[in-house]
Amino acid sequence: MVLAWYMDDSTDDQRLKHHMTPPQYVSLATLKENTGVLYWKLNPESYETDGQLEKIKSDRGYTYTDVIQVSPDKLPNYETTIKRFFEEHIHTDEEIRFVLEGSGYFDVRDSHDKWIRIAVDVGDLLILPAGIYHRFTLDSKNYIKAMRLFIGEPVWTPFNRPADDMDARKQYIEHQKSGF
Ligand SMILES: CSCCC(=O)/C(O)=C/O
Ligand SMILES: [Fe+2]
Repeated sequence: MVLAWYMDDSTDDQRLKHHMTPPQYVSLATLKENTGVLYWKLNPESYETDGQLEKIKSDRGYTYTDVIQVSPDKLPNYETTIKRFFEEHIHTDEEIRFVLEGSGYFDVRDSHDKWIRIAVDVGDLLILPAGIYHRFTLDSKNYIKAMRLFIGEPVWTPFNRPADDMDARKQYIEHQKSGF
């Protein structure tokens, strides 16, 4: 099962766990209620044929898929790109990632602007809502392969914080206030 927890304030290596002392875990239900993040666990052996991924795609209108590999030797412009992933940003659309191999951390801001770290592993499908402040880092294993999904032609543009005046951010805050 995916694990999520509040992060400490340490500036140590971003690939470390950064637990609070003692650790303060966040349940999937709280994650959804507080941030709107959605999560599914799919079977990595059978997702191509068991219909689970197809159902999520058709329910949510995802028409585009591709695969990204993030590691020092697989990703072009690795140093620049990994730095960009870890800058706090929003997108104007959902960020949908299904982990095929490896692992990593998605960090999202909660309603009090605190970082929650979400540890993703093989079979995890995560949806970050449009307008949520977030960032991504590899963990100490330094490798992830993930499917990216999108409705229509993909737009990956990150808008770094501050992006509070953007419609996507304002709409996200409205959803958070009225309840996800
Ligand atoms: C595991 S996919 C790499 C991270 C990414 O695509 C992204 O947009 C982070 O915000
Ligand atoms: Fe992103």
